Amino acid sequence: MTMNIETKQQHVEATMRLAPVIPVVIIEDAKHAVPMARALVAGGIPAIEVTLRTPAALDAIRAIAAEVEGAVVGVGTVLTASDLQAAERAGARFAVSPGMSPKLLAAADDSTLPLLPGIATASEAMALFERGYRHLKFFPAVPAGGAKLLGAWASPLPQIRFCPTGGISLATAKDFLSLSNVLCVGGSWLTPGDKLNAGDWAGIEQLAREAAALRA
Ligand SMILES: O=C(O)C(=O)C[C@H](O)[C@H](O)COP(=O)(O)O
Repeated sequence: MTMNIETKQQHVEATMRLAPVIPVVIIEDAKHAVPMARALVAGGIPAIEVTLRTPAALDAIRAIAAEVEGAVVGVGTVLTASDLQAAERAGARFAVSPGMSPKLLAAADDSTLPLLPGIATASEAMALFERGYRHLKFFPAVPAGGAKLLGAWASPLPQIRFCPTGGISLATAKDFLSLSNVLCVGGSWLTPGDKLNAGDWAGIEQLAREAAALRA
């Protein structure tokens, strides 16, 4: 069953509005997934992007989708049509890609999984706007031009809302969140590898709490 782009974009918008930050997670051990997601949800961060950068990622998505009440689990680092299909079968509720390609966009058209595609130029944003996308990831946010570049798009591209990701920290998130065309930011700082490996779920909950408080 397919779903039209407007409906899928509404889902993306709702997900982006759940909290000021979407944590970008690299998970090495699927056993960490459930306690990590519970800590994030307890700290006020429900939407979680599990990147397909490790073999454990799909098992992690399956576990969070099945066991963590209040979590909205998504898939990140989606590069191909088969990534999208595998993540949808695993129970992902949204998908994020670092960029866009014709094949991936065609697969997204055929999928019910809402896609938040990445862009780094106004031309890419316009190409996706033509296809009905109104919510985009700005990647890699800091190296590509940061809040200054994104702010410069607010006037000529007023219909588009962004989730900047890449190089953002707790300290710099506010520079982006204060822009009129930003709904949330993405970042890996909430789930550092040392805390995951140590099982420091209280520490992750604290990082989530600080991130959730960014929207005053
Ligand atoms: O996996 C993806 O789909 C990506 O596009 C890359 C991530 O968004 C960045 O790796 C964020 O990581 P930090 O810069 O450490 O916050």
